[in-house]
Amino acid sequence: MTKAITAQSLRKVYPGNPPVEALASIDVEIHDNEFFTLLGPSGCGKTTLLRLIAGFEHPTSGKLDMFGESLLDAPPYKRPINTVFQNYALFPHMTVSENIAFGLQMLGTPKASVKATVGEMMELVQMSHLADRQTGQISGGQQQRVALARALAPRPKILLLDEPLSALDFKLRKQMQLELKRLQTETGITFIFVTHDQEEALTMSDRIAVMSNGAIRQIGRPREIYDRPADRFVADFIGDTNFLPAEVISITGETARLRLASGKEVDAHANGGAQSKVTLALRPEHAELTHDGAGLLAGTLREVVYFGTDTHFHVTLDDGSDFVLRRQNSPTEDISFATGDRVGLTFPAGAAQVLKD
Ligand SMILES: Nc1ncnc2c1ncn2[C@@H]1O[C@H](COP(=O)(O)OP(=O)(O)OP(=O)(O)O)[C@@H](O)[C@H]1O
Repeated sequence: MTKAITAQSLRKVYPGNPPVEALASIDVEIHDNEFFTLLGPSGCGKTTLLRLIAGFEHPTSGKLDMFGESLLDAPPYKRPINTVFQNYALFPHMTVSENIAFGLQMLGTPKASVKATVGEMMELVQMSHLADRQTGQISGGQQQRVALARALAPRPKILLLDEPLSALDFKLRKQMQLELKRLQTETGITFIFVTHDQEEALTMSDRIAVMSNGAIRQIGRPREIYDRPADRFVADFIGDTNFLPAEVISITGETARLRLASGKEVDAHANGGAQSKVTLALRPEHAELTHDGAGLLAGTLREVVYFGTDTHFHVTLDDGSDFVLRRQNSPTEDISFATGDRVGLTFPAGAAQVLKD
């Protein structure tokens, strides 16, 4: 697989008193033609990594290559990389087509070629009908499309997108998520997308890098990140998770035999663990509720919350800890549990995952 971007021991310290270590030591490979997402909470270093790739900032140390060649001596304008910013940065008094043409004209592209590409780009983002409208007079979603078209027009090898959907309302954001994925597939350009929204990352990405405190905690496909979170931070940041203390009895290959707080035994994904006391991560939708405390763990049903699509059951386990279980609703099946009931929990072998820390 061709590597679009390779970062090795990439570090960035912003000078100041005290200095800020925005990136500690990043190692990552981003493949050509990949929708790659940097996901993490505010301040974890996502934008800094993007700015290093774009060339707006210089690393303190480390290596940064694009298609096998060092990027470090190339000024931003010489990198075949474009950026779509959160605020779009369009020229409000120029029309849609003028905005899209702007970058191409700056590059000295011949007039006929500019016209053809602008037409093609407007079609790609479905904005042809508003070609002559000033961008100050179109909606936020439409501005987003123009910003994308403008960034894609010079056919960059890599497109950087810094929280480009955050200004849009919920419905439009959902729609644009699908559009972005379509645009990436249709153009074949490598997209590096920054977000702190885990759902956005899970729906659009080929792979995700989960970041915290200037470090990458895990890189994987959305399903791997969700089903097999490497550590507590990832399990907590992505989706909802129950954390259960457990004791390791034995490990065979990828499977750990564990004893739960109740004394009952269960198999879980070992995640390379070797300690004797571990924490298990279990998703709320992977557990089942039983009556009368039967199953692996027992407790009392504290709250039942109906959400339309599913119902959340809040259980206080016998060791005093909280557990949340989610069950999809069905029009033909009633909820046969009530607050105060003595309940139990079961989950299949392999549903839970041992966490690294
Ligand atoms: N120019 C700068 N000078 C000093 N510190 C900076 C500068 N830019 C960012 N930082 C700091 O570096 C760290 C990483 O910032 P960065 O903007 O990369 O995070 P982020 O994950 O993109 O956050 P957000 O989601 O809030 O945009 C933060 O602690 C931030 O305060």
